[in-house]
Formats: sequence, C-alpha cells, structure tokens
Amino acid sequence: MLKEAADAQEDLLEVRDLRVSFGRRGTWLRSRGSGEFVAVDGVSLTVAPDEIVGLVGESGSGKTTVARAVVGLVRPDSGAVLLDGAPVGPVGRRTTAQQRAAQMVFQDPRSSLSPRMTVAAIIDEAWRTHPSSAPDGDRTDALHRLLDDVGLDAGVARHRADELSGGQCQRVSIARALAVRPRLLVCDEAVSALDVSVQAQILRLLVDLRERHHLAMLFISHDLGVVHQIADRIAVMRRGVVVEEGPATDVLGSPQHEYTRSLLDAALELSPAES
Ligand SMILES: Nc1ncnc2c1ncn2[C@@H]1O[C@H](COP(=O)(O)OP(=O)(O)OP(=O)(O)O)[C@@H](O)[C@H]1O
Repeated sequence: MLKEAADAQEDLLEVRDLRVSFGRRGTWLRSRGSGEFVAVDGVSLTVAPDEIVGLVGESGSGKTTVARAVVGLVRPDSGAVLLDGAPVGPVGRRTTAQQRAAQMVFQDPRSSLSPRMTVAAIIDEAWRTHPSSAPDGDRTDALHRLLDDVGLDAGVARHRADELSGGQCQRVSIARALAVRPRLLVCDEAVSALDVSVQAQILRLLVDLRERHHLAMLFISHDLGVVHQIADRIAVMRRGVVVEEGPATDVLGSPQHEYTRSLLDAALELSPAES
C-alpha cells in the first residue's frame, strides 16, 4: 500500500526522534567526548499497516541500531518507539502482544538459527516463547501450513538448520517470525547474504506475505537496487541521521540529497547492465 493510501490509517510503527549512543573508546566524526558514540541521532520514521518502508544507507549509518530499537533490543537515550500509537520500551518492558507484534529477520540465516535444531523444533520454540500464538489444534498441521506459506515442503520440518541451503534457512527464519503472528517484520539485510537469484525469490516471498498476512515491513538494506524492488517508501540514513525520505519512486527517480544521489550512482555502477 502506498503511503498516500495509508495516510488515513494510524501508523503501525512510529519512531520518534530516536537517539541511541554507545559508550566506546576511539573517536569518529559523531563522537561526543568521553567515548560516547552517537549511532542514531534524532531519527523519525513511520510504517503504516501493510506498508513496506526501505531504510538504506552505507555500512555504519545506524540502520541496524534503529532496527534493534524497534524490536526492543537496544535502549534509546531519548525519543520513542510507538506500536499502534502506544510507546514501547525494551523487550523486558513490553507486553507479550507488543513483543509479538514486531519480529526481526536477520541477515545471516545460518547464524540466526540454531544449527543443530530441527525446523520443527525451531518453530515449536517460537510457539513456546509466545504461547498465545501457538495453534489450538494439531501443531503438525499448523507447522506444515506455515512451511507451505514460506514455500517449503513439509519434509523440511525434520531437517536440521545446518542441512538446509541459505535460501531455505532464510525461509525458515521468516516462518519462525510468522509463527507468532506479527504485524511488522523488521528485515535487517535479510537478503544480503544470498545469491542474486535466491534474493529475488525471497523478495517475492516477502511481497506475497505482505498481501496474504497484511504485514508491514521495515526493510533494511545497504543496497538501493534491492530496496527498489520492494519498498513503497524509502528513508535514507547517513551517519545516524535520516537525510531523505519519501515515496520510493521520488527518492529513486529524483533524489534530493547529494548522498542519495551518490548511493544511486554507486548502485548503477555495480549493475551497469540494468542502467
Ligand atoms: N553495541 C555497540 N557498541 C558500540 N558501537 C556500536 C554498537 N552497535 C553499533 N555500534 C556502532 O554504531 C554505528 C552504527 O552501527 P549499525 O550497525 O547500526 O549500522 P548499519 O548502518 O546497520 O551498518 P551495517 O550495515 O554495517 O550493520 C557503527 O559505527 C557501529 O560500530
């Protein structure tokens, strides 16, 4: 759904003037004395229901830190994360419903899944963590439906994660996120570790899941070409700050910020055949 169409609805996610710093040694442009390092400096963005918002920027620009704040894995210095209009804190302070509402899909599916666990056990663990999302009836049927949802055969259920391909692992990661019936997927470089053809399959899957499950997504990538394929709106981050934000067609078609233009130029250089 485009932002214009979603404007009438309340935002599912609102990140309001978020600031996150880390104590660390060394200096960098945004270091503010005494080792404090400001990774995210006043970021605001919204994601409407059913909307896919791309968050792009080079390595170290603060994208993952925003993602981790959204799912409650880092504590902001100031600012707020709101889900359905209600401010939410770190994981320990969220209601069960708030914890379920925003689920993260990580970059490297092999390291985000326990390699020795079977797929069935991985999904079952998600249901045990969030019992209110566990199926009432036969768990095997529910498991097979979930696998089917992400394009995996039922037979995959008995395989261990370390027996699967990278693409299959990422489908399992997505199934694990879906198992707790979230409203927002936070995808952090979710296709970056995959071959280009597998990337395209996973991107198609995510678009399809958005439609079938009315999912919204914050889709993080350093790759504008990838974000182009999936996002309704794009926010561009540089050094902890959002420098440009708007409908994907505008940001990619007529970028206003010099940094966005340089990202676009770099993306075109990497894929001259598509330019
Ligand atoms: N736990 C932490 N402790 C100290 N510094 C951190 C921590 N997490 C992130 N940073 C620093 O904050 C900055 C932003 O990191 P972040 O991972 O959010 O960027 P990113 O845009 O997602 O980059 P990448 O795509 O490389 O992960 C980086 O300079 C990083 O080194």
